[in-house]
Amino acid sequence: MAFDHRKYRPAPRVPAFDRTWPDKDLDRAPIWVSEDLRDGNQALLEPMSVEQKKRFWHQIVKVGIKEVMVGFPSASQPDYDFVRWLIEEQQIPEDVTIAVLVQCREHLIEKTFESLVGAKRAIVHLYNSTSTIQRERVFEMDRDGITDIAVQGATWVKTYAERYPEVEWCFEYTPESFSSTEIDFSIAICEAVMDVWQPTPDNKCILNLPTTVEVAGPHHHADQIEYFCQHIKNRDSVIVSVHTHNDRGGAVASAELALLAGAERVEGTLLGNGERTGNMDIVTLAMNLYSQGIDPELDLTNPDEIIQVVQECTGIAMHPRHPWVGEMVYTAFSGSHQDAIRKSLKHQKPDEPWQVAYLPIDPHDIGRDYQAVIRVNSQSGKGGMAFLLERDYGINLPRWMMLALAPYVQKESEARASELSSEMIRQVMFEHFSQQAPLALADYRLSKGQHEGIEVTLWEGAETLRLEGNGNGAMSAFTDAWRKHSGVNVAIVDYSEHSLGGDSEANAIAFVQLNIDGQRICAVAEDSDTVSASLKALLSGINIARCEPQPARRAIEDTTA
Ligand SMILES: CC(=O)SCCNC(=O)CCNC(=O)[C@H](O)C(C)(C)COP(=O)(O)OP(=O)(O)OC[C@H]1O[C@@H](n2cnc3c(N)ncnc32)[C@H](O)[C@@H]1OP(=O)(O)O
Ligand SMILES: CC(C)C(=O)C(=O)O
Repeated sequence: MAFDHRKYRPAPRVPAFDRTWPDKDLDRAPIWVSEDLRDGNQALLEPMSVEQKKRFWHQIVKVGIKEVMVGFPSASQPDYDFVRWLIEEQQIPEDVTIAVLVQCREHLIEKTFESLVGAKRAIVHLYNSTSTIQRERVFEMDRDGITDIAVQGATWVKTYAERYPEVEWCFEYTPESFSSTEIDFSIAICEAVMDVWQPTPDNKCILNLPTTVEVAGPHHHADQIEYFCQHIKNRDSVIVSVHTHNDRGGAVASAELALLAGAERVEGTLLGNGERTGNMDIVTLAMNLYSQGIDPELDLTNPDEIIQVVQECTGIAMHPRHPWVGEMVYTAFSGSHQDAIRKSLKHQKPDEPWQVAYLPIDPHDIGRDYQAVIRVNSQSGKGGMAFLLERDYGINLPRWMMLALAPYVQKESEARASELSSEMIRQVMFEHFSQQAPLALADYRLSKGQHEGIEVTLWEGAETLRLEGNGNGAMSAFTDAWRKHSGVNVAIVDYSEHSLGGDSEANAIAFVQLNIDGQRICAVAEDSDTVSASLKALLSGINIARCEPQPARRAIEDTTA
């Protein structure tokens, strides 16, 4: 069989040690580093043009990322030109530091430094591969040979940096493929590089520990990072950085646990573009922190702008369920979720901590609104449709009306095999619960006495009916008038009416639940005032009761057929 797990071996584990990360909690944002213009760019079918890089750069700066890997200037002309544009056109804000990547090869290092002439500050990021596979199969060298490459590269970096003393240099070293490297060798090779660079607490170097390929779980990465932090010499002269990839879908989790384990700096990309399954998504990790009450120190108030720039520059569309910012992540279709959201939102007060079921953050925080929160399809229940009617039309359905309407909404959605808008839901309600024929209200007059009296004029086809009745309100007076006229007793089981807006011009809506000859009937009507709406709702109920078969029942049979 081709599908054979025996082909694979687990990744190297760290030796037993006293790990502390499982007992820790995050309480601050890391140093964020954008890799969009390098790792993200090198993973594209068509790498970005200089113009696209410029656009992306502005977005990265706008979000507030303070360290930005801008490219591999010794590898390609557009990358070189872009770095020159940043420096010559003075595009780098005072508090932002650019970084560039280079291999341990002299001609590439020389060109890299040339590209940075005139910069105020820059990070030169040097790397070579260290894992067993890379050593044995790619470089065909032992540990010493691989260490020599790193030491030689570090020496060239130091030497070339000395030629440009006007630039404030920071050095970064990556034992590339760290995730698949034996931990003692990772530490040894990093210490060999430190011996060359001689970092101090005031002039630290960055040691970047990537899951170049994510080969194990995030807990394993956390162990690697904490073991490294506990054993690397001169820890206070080093900034420990991580750079996680998403091969197992755990890039964000790995970075998050690595922060617990002692890392201080995280390299990633906005929305996670990068080699293979991508780099760690900075937006997701930042929002993870935010939702735990930690300031991510990034401006994520307008993710739609980030999404637009990323899509335009990379040509890669975002999944609608992308964590935190996907188009559908604040939308609930399923009935019980909608019900819980609607109820929680009703309880939520503006000045208290956010406590809304199924919504881990307030969508308003990132420029989303509740428009999209609840959508109705065949998986939805009464809560969702009630939410939409209230939100879009100001209609407050009484609970019994919700129960009566919900099956029709569901049938309609099943019949259409699609989502229903609030307009459609309103239509379904009026279609099944409002019937203004054959009896229609022409006019009425109320008079006050010991009891309320009503004189009402109705049309029944071409015929005009004039009725009179008394009761303790307009509705009971009307049912009295109807009983006197038809001999049919209409009992009002429940009713509810309200205005549909704040001003005096607003229409009113009325719901009635009637018992007519033992039949329970719900009806609705809208009119210019509450009395007319209530009388029309009553007439609707009487019309529905007189219909054979009732339209509501007929509609169910139709859609089922
Ligand atoms: C995990 C990562 O993302 S690492 C970054 C990877 N990014 C990129 O590679 C994008 C930009 N790179 C490039 O455009 C090219 O690789 C260049 C221009 C830098 C170099 O191109 P080339 O000189 O043709 O070499 P190529 O990339 O094929 O590298 C292979 C050679 O470099 C050596 N090499 C590879 N990486 C390194 C390194 N980090 N340090 C020293 N030598 C290295 C290899 O051993 C090989 O040597 P050989 O020719 O003696 O067999
Ligand atoms: C060069 C390093 C940081 C890298 O991109 C990786 O290991 O994935």
